[in-house]
Amino acid sequence: MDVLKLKAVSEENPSETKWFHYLDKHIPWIRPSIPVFGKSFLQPRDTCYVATSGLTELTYSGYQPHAYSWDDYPRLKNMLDAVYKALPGSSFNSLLLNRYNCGNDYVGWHSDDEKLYGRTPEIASLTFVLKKKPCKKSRDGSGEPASKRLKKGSHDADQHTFRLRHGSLMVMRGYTQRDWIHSVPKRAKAEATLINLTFRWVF
Ligand SMILES: O=C(O)CCC(=O)C(=O)O
Ligand SMILES: [Fe+2]
Repeated sequence: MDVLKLKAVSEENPSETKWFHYLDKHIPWIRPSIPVFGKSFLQPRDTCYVATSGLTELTYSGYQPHAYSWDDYPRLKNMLDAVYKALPGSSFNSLLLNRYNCGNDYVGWHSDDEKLYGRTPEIASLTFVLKKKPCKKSRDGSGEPASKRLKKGSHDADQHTFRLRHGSLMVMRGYTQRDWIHSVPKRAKAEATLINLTFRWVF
């Protein structure tokens, strides 16, 4: 597994809290319906997609998000610059944003192995976590069963857990998407909102 974890995009960066509020307030978050076996389910998190114009369109889980322009949200370019500073030599032309409200939101086990990302995608994941408002208590904070937490194509429950802290940057590289699956589980008793930005290169 080729995963790099950096503590923060920049140490003690006061802009991170401002960035959280900017993202929370100004990004046009939507919670799309995802078709599963002919039925439609509400995606268990808010999402938004930003991409350079002219790229291959992204489709995941049968859903094609509208691609907003970087120019619509100039502060996203500041965040991208902070990522470039932490990862010299990287290039990203698209950004998938996810917002997990309270403890019930999650992303299930998957890998980002869509063809448009190429064979060995580099994905930089920047996280902001802040207490926003009290949340309703979750009845089911259990997440998914351990049986699903498996390395792809293996019966070996080899699992690594990374805590996504406010301002932390995690990078998945090499064959991580081919060989591993990842998720953001439900967070029992979570009172914080988690906003995650994944910067990606689309070929
Ligand atoms: O929000 C995250 O940290 C990860 C989201 C994710 O894995 C995805 O959107 O592919
Ligand atoms: Fe992912």
